[in-house]
Amino acid sequence: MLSKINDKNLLKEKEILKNLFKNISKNKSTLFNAGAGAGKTYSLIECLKYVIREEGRNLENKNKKVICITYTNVATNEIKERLGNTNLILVSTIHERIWSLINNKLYQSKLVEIHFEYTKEKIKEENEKLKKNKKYLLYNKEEKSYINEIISKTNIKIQFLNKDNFEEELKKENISDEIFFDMKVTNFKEIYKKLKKISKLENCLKEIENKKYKNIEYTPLFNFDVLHKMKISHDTLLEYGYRMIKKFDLLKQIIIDKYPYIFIDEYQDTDEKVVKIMNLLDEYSKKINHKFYVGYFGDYVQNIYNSGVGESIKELHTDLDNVYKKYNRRSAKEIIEVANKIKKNEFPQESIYEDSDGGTIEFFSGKEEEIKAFLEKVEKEWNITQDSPLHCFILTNKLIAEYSGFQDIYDFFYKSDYYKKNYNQLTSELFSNDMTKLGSIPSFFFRISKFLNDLQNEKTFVTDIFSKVYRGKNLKQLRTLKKIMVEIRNSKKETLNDYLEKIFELYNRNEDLDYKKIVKNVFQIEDISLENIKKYIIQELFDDEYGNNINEVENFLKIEINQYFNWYRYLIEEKGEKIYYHTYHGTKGREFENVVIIMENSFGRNNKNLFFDFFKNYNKKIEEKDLKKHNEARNLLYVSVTRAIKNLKIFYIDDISEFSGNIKKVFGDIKKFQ
Ligand SMILES: Nc1ncnc2c1ncn2[C@@H]1O[C@H](COP(=O)(O)OP(=O)(O)OP(=O)(O)O)[C@@H](O)[C@H]1O
Repeated sequence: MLSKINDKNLLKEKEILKNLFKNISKNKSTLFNAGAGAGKTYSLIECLKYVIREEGRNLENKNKKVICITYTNVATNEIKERLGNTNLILVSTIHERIWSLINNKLYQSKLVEIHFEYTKEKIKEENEKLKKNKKYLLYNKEEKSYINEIISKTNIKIQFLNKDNFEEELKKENISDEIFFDMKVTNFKEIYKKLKKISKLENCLKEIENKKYKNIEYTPLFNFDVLHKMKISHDTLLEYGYRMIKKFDLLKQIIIDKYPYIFIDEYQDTDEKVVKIMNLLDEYSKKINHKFYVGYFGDYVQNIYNSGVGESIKELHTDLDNVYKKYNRRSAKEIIEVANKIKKNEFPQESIYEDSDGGTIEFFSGKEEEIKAFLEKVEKEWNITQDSPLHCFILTNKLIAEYSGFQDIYDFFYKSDYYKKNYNQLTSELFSNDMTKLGSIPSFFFRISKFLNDLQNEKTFVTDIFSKVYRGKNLKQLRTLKKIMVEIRNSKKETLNDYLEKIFELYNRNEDLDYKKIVKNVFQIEDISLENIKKYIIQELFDDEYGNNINEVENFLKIEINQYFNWYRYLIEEKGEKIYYHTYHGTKGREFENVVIIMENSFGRNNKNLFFDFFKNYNKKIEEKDLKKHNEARNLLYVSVTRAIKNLKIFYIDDISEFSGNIKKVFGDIKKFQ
């Protein structure tokens, strides 16, 4: 199966590649759209090789580079592996690249100008919000200005405020006025937070004017800006990048001159600001008659993140040449047929192979409590081994955590205020195999779990923990360090909390600088102590009072250590398992021989009936207002089904009676699991 390519198809495939090459040589920016498994990543690498072949020497002589933007680690690694060592191609994520484009000596002061404008806009926005705040409206004009003034001068730690210590804490700050005592503590906190924010932002503007603040810092590990401290995170970085490039023609010129070729993989999930930036560069290059090329590679049906441009790319970057490929190089015919039915004949795919049949696809209807038994049966039927593992896709994070053995860790994050509000972020921030996408507290615990996991393992222990401090050290120093590490390892604690106590006990007892350096590197917080870790968690994950949430945080730290190890192994996808569990989103860009997809009506609490509605309306014309949700279900379904090379089973764990006719149309017979 999948070994004999049809000659005619091969010729046509070569033709498509030639078209892509032709556009590169003519500097004609291109949109290469093709279905799953068509070989887009493969073609992108061929295009990069083409540039190296045809233009490499020339570019090198003039110290120019090619930019290649990828979305996942999988693609980055594949590109680096297949291209080998070359300094000519800069492979990175879009954020890294945009930052390097705008963060140079020449433009730091301009970046601060942009920050100044943006911060002013934020202050205006915050003031507007405050004007509409019901609690704030309770006060008259004089009272408001008084509140404003007092609050901007105080520095109360509001997370520790509650109704019992309210008056006392205010008095400590020299606030002895009735207005404040009359306020409910929760109202006070809300207004305080908002006013404090505005006051900090205003202060930041002053410091910029006084030339005290001169630099913007990009903090990729955090998901939020700290504008008043001149720190920006992902989204704002793209916004600043767009504003800078729009405003300064010289910057456009420098970029197109230094980087005449830009390739973007998985364009569909790229932020629209990025496409707008590329469009600005492309238009400008035409205006000044300068050679420049952007190539977008992707598939709008695989747009699975709301932040991605998807189909609207054509409106954002108008003058693109479209190249399309209909062949599939990945999957058996049976899988391709189902995938075509899911995307419904919008450019249906066909296999490039003559011997493409021999795959299996089956649909089962069952119940959640039967998942385990179902997987056991599939394991036997497909002769699953560590070398030929089963990949099981699951929609709910809860089930993934349960099957992978870290349910209590998941539960804690799920119930935290931050993830209650930002539920959609939980999937990438707690489950992502790409560590750069982890949230701030998850990545904090990832580092601790990695440290303890490495410590258990002789091999990684030496390479990962020791190698950083090995160089230039004498044996005596190393022996002391090793003794401390072995003491932690041999203490064999049951919970993370116990390990933390041990680590800190040694930290405070020992003068060993290397050990301190390692611990600081793992924890990366000021004043390392158990108490400060708790405060850090509360500050990042909970809105309210310290006292209210301390129990949850303490219980979280007391979860048995094995759950932390299980979570860590899940994230790094440690080899040697027979079954791997993935979120649907996490499978993007990948391919597996054996796939089971556990499917159900809803996707988390924000996407009720996502698949129920999709299948129920599968054959109907979708109304404009429902199109976004319908396409979201379609795209997610399409991405997951098309990961399978040969064997695929769907296990649907909700009642399908209302749409079983449509299921049959897509997947064929419905089998009952028993
Ligand atoms: N010209 C080619 N010669 C040999 N193998 C190829 C070629 N093109 C693609 N392949 C192989 O086909 C498979 C699918 O290719 P690739 O992963 O590039 O597809 P894709 O279009 O990026 O898929 P997706 O959109 O699903 O991520 C891979 O195993 C790849 O190595």
